[in-house]
Amino acid sequence: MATRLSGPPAAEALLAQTARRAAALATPPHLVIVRVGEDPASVSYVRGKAKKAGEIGLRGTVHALPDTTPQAELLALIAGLNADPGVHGILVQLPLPGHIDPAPVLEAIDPNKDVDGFHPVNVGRLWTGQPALSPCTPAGIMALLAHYEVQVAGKVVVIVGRSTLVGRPLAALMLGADATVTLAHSRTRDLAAVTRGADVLVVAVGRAGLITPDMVRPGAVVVDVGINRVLDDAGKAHLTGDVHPDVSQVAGALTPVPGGVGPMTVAQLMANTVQAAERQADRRAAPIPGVLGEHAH
Ligand SMILES: Nc1nc(=O)c2c([nH]1)NC[C@@H]1CN(c3ccc(C(=O)N[C@@H](CCC(=O)O)C(=O)O)cc3)C=[N+]21
Repeated sequence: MATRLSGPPAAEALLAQTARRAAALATPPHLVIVRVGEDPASVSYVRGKAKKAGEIGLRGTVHALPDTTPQAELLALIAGLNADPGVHGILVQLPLPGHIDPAPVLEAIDPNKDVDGFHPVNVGRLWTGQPALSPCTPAGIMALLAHYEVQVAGKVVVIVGRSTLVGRPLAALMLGADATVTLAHSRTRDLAAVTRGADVLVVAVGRAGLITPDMVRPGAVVVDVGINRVLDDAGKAHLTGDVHPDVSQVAGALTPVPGGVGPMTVAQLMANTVQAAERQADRRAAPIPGVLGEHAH
């Protein structure tokens, strides 16, 4: 049976360290979460994030807007949050309603307050190895592996799923940690042959049971990022990952769903908020005019 790489103990360790950093700042880091509409999963995630912020000594504020909010109104709210020195981190919960184009919204966020790491400036910094706010799920995966002392340097890491939220930024972080990285996806020829080459296999597709035991090298470390709501035989809804349960017979270590990557995502958001607040405090103490990282306005 595979070792269970449980999220909550690793998340607690990251949260404790983050709380200590927050306490060292003159003012509590302030995270503002913007939610548009009433998607039930988003309502629940946003509530969880704001609650966690309060628990570790951060300020968490939620702006809940109606799902009819015009894009221009959302952009105006973001402009105000960018200009407010009392706000250190801004997160616009995804997905947005269909009438709002996410790209200009994410580009409107001050990169220094972009705790999701989705702004193109942070994406570019990440891929060029400069200090950046990195997306929470990929950064949380790196923290989870570090917590359980899983080395990635020199290893073959196969990531299934090329999303801008998980697969691509995780590839950048893994490269930065000296892994040999393969990004596989729905068009990959003979996916099983590719995944069987992995020392560390990360799956972020959103399809329950996609990864079966025959696709995993015995002893491999498997990270399951999928969160799928499925009905069991009794008709009861529950969460399951992208990795078939039988993979635990083959893998050396495996992250559960729920209770694996999810809690790390939330903990990493808190760490990113503190990182943003620290950098903003430093810059106010010693501003470097004209350097990217100064306020753009
Ligand atoms: N701007 C933005 N940034 C995000 O980081 C973002 C987002 N939008 N939209 C949605 C996805 C999804 N996401 C999760 C966070 C925590 C859990 C989590 O804590 N999951 C628990 C279970 C949660 C449950 O029971 O539903 C677990 O896996 O154990 C899951 C998913 C962040 N996302």
